[in-house]
Amino acid sequence: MSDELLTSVEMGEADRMAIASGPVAGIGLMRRAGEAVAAEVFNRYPEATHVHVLCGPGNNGGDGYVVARILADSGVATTIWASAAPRPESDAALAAAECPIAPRPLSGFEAGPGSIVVDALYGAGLSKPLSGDAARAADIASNRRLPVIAVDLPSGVSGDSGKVLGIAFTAAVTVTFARKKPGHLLLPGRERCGEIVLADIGIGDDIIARLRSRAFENRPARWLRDFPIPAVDAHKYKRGHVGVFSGGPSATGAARLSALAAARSGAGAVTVLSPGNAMQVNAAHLTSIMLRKADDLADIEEFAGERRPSAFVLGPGFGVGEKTRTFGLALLAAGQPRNAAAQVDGLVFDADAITSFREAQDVLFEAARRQNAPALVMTPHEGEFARLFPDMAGDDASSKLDKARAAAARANAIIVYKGADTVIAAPDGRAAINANGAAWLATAGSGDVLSGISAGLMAQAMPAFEAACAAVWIHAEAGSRFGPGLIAEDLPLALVPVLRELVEARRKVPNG
Ligand SMILES: NC(=O)C1=CN([C@@H]2O[C@H](COP(=O)(O)OP(=O)(O)OC[C@H]3O[C@@H](n4cnc5c(N)ncnc54)[C@H](O)[C@@H]3O)[C@@H](O)[C@H]2O)[C@@H](O)CC1
Ligand SMILES: [K+]
Repeated sequence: MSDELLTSVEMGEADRMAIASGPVAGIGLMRRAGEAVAAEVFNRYPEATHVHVLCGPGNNGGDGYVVARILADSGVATTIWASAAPRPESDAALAAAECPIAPRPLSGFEAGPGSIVVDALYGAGLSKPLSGDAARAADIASNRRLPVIAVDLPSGVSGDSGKVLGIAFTAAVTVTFARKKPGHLLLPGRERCGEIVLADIGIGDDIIARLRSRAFENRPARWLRDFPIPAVDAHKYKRGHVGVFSGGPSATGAARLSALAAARSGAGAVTVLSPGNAMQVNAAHLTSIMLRKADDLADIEEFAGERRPSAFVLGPGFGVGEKTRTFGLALLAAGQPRNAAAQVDGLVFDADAITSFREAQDVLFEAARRQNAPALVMTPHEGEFARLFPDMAGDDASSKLDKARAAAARANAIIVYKGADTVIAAPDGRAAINANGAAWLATAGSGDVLSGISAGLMAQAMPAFEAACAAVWIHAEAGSRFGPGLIAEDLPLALVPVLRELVEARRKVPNG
C-alpha cells in the first residue's frame, strides 16, 4: 500500500535505509527527485517563458539544482535564486556542482509574467518560520500569481503538522517523494499544496514497511477487508441492530438522521429510543425505523434484554446534563457482570454526549477503560474536542494528528476528530487522516449522519477503528459527489452508490 504517511524523521530514516541497502547513493535519490519535478514542469507548463528555481541550503535546494540542470539542458530559460550555498560535500553541493547555471542571490528575486516558480527552498528540514528573502519571495510569487511547483512541500509548511510557519508558498502542484507526509493532508498545509504528485524515487515498499508508520491516508484499501456484506442466510437481527437515542419533542430530528444513516449502512434493524413525550413526534416521521420509549435505565435494559442491540448512538439532539451522563455510563457498563443489558459491540458518543462530560472527563475515560466495556467511538468537532481534552486542544506545539492520538490513548476510545481534515485515531496509535471531503458536508445534521454510519457498521461487527475510518470516508465521499445543495437529509440516500461500489470492491478482495 502507498497510503502510509511519513514524518520528517521517518522520511530521513527511509532515505538512509535506501542508501545503505542498495546501489543508489543520496545523490541518486536526489537526481530522481529532481527528474520527477522537472517532468511535472514540462508536462504542465510547456508554454512557460521562464522558470525560476528557488534553492535553499539543504537537500530540498539540492533537488532544485537537479531540476534547473534538466530544464536548462532542454533549452528552457532558467534562473536559479539561492538563499545560501549548499553545505560543502553534501548531496546538494554535488547537485549544484553538476548544474551549469550560476545561482543568483535570492534577495534579488524577480519574475515576469508567464514565468513559473519551482520552490526548492525548504522541505522536510523546515525548522523555523520563513523570514527575510524567502518570505519576500513567497510574497512576490503570490502577489504576481505565478504558478508554483513545490518540491516535497511548499516552503513554510510543516510536513509533520501541516502548520504554516510564519508565511508559506501556495503551490499549484506539490511533488513529494516515496510517501505523502501528514502536512500534505492536514490543514492549512493541504490548501497550500495544490495537487499532490507522489513520485517514486526508488525507496522500496520493504523499506517503508520497516518504518512501521502507524499513520495513513484514509482510503478503502485499509478497511475494505472488514467491510460488512450480509451472508447469504442473513436475517435482519443477524445484520445488527442499532439503538439511537432521541432528544425531547423539539429535538428529535438529529436522532432520526442518525438512525436512517445506520439503516442505510447495512444494520438490519434500527430503533429510535425516544423520551415518552417525544414518541408522537418521532412516530409521525418513522417508517422502517422502529420506535420505543426509553425514559430511564430500566427502559434501556428492557430493550437491550429483548432486542439484543449491538450498537448505540448517544448524543445527537439529546441534550446536555445528568441524564446524558447516566445513560452514557450505563451503556459503557453493558459488558459488566450482572448488568441486565446484553453484550454491546459498539457505542458512538457524539455532540451532547461529549459535551455532557466536560466536567467529568475522568469518569467517562475510566468507564471506557474498564474491562469488557464496549468499543467506544467519539466524534468531536473542534469545540467538543476542547471540552473533553482542554489541555491538548490548547497545545500549539502538537498537530491535529498528535492530538487525536493522545486523546484516543487517554480516553481508551476511537477519536474521530472532525473537520475538513478529520483525523481518526485509535488508542493503540493507529491513525488516519481523511482527505476526500468537501465543504458541502459542513451543513447542519451532517455529523448525526456520520454517527449513524459508524454505529451501523459496528453493529455488523466491523471493528471500531475500521468502522470509524470507513464511516468518515463514506460520509465524505457521498457528500463530495452530491455537491452543491447538499443537506443532511440527502446524505442517507447519497450513501447508496458509494456503498454499492464498496460492496463490489469488497467481493473482489482475495480470501475476503
Ligand atoms: N537523500 C535525501 O535525504 C533526500 C532528500 N530529499 C530532499 O531533501 C529534503 C530535506 O532536506 P534537508 O533535511 O536538508 O532539509 P531542507 O532542505 O528542507 O532544509 C534544511 C536547511 O534549511 C535550514 N532552514 C530550515 N528552515 C529554515 C528557515 N525557515 N529559514 C532559514 N533556514 C531554514 C536548516 O537549518 C537547514 O540548513 C526533502 O524535503 C527533499 O526535498 C530528496 O532529494 C530525496 C533524497
Ligand atoms: K519546498
